[in-house]
Amino acid sequence: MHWTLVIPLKPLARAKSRLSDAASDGLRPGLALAFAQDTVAAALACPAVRGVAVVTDDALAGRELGALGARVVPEAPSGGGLNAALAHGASVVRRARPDGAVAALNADLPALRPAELARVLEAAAEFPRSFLPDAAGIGTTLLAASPGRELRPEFGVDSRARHAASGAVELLPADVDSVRQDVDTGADLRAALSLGVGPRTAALAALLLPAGPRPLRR
Ligand SMILES: Nc1nc2c(ncn2[C@@H]2O[C@H](COP(=O)(O)OP(=O)(O)OP(=O)(O)O)[C@@H](O)[C@H]2O)c(=O)[nH]1
Ligand SMILES: C=C(OP(=O)(O)O)C(=O)O
Repeated sequence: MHWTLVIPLKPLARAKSRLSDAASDGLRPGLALAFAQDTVAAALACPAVRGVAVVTDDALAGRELGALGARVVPEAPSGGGLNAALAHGASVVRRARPDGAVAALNADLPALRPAELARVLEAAAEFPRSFLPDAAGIGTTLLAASPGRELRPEFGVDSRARHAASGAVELLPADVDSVRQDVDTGADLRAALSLGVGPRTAALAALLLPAGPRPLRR
């Protein structure tokens, strides 16, 4: 099964506020963009991924992620926040391909590895709706809807429990740490660096963290 991913990204100037313990106001927009670039590049390199749609109104992010090969979808005129943006992105994707499989993926997965994403999507293909919990075990990094199923995103605080309560099946395939490691705090960034991040995040992290850069993702 081939998937179209929907990746939400709020305006960079407001992104990653919880990273203030590790990065100043001036650096966070660039880091948020680097996370999104490494996430999108890895997603597009996954053989199970047919395409990536990024839902954003941020002009710079739209240009940069479009240059990587993502389709850029503006926010719905009515706004409505993260879940509205995901539902809107999924409906735009389904308009082009009504019978396609769709999955929402966080934009803050700088360690994402294509082969690990492929394992998650292979597991997701077995169920109508399914999700992958984040590394902290509280949130969600991926929510998948097989052909003919609505995405029904419920991201946000405690989204693992809310996605489970909505009837989505929790996926826990082995060896998919890079798909679960979202980065909200400085501790998350260090965990991602130890998994090995993509090149844009590695370059910026080298400026930020006194311990210096870890090896790039292989
Ligand atoms: N398109 C779109 N994406 C959003 C919106 N709100 C949040 N996101 C994205 O959804 C993901 C999770 O969002 P949050 O946890 O709220 O924000 P964050 O920037 O990751 O981190 P914090 O500022 O620390 O909360 C990130 O990729 C955000 O950029 C929205 O209204 N529209
Ligand atoms: C929105 C979510 O992610 P974050 O950890 O970025 O808040 C979530 O887990 O549902």
